[in-house]
Amino acid sequence: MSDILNTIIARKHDEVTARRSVWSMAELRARAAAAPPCRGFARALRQRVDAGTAGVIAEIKKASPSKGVIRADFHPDEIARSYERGGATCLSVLTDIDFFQGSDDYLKEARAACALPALRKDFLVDAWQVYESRTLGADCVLLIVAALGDGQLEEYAGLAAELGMDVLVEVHDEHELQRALRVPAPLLGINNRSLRTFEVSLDTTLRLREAVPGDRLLVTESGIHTPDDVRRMRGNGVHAFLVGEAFMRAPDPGTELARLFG
Ligand SMILES: O=P(O)(O)OC[C@@H](O)[C@@H](O)c1c[nH]c2ccccc12
Repeated sequence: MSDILNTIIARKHDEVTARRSVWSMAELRARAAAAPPCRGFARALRQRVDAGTAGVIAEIKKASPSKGVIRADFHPDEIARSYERGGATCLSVLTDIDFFQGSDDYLKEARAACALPALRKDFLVDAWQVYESRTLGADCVLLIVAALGDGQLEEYAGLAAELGMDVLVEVHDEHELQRALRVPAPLLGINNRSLRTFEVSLDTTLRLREAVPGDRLLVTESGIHTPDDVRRMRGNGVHAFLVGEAFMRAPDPGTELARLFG
């Protein structure tokens, strides 16, 4: 298999192996316990939804495998403050180095610059990374169903909960959705971008949403660019949005957020 997700996961295993040798599990646990308290990621989204407005998870992403460098002038702290001013509910910060030019420091800087809860956007393939995410201050971690077995999904979701974090469980198709629904977590993400072909279609969300139970908070991910996209998703019962590129290409990301969702 040669698609991008498999390439990333193979590389991620090597990265984690290297990182694990730096701290023992005991040290990592102690650092996780000493991290700043969680800010309530799912709670913030739920409040927006209950108030009748869209939740917006605003992404801080310098580059991606499909688009190359998206934002050259990249200052995570400034972007985070701009997002907060623009009305974001939460942040999503890419920490993957090799494929997204992200950094653990970007997550720390962005979160420290504002009061918003933050998602660590990375590829979790090892329980070690769940603890590590909390040491970085993450309030939520991403679980990509396509990258994980059922046992891993359950284990990482349980660990995240123990540490006080939420999980965003991400799916691309019907089969993954059925697997995701076995995880008792409130946040369900439907990614409109295939991690295998990079193709983006908002129809993915519209096709799968019927099968999402009413008690889940439905997050549409990727490919949202216009107020029309937002209206179309809202009209179909979508609760929240994960948006990166459209904001990252704008001179002031938060102003663009307010324009799309205002
Ligand atoms: O930049 P976009 O098209 O607005 O997409 C944001 C986000 O959905 C995308 O970055 C993403 C969704 N799931 C992921 C998993 C890994 C890396 C990146 C992603």
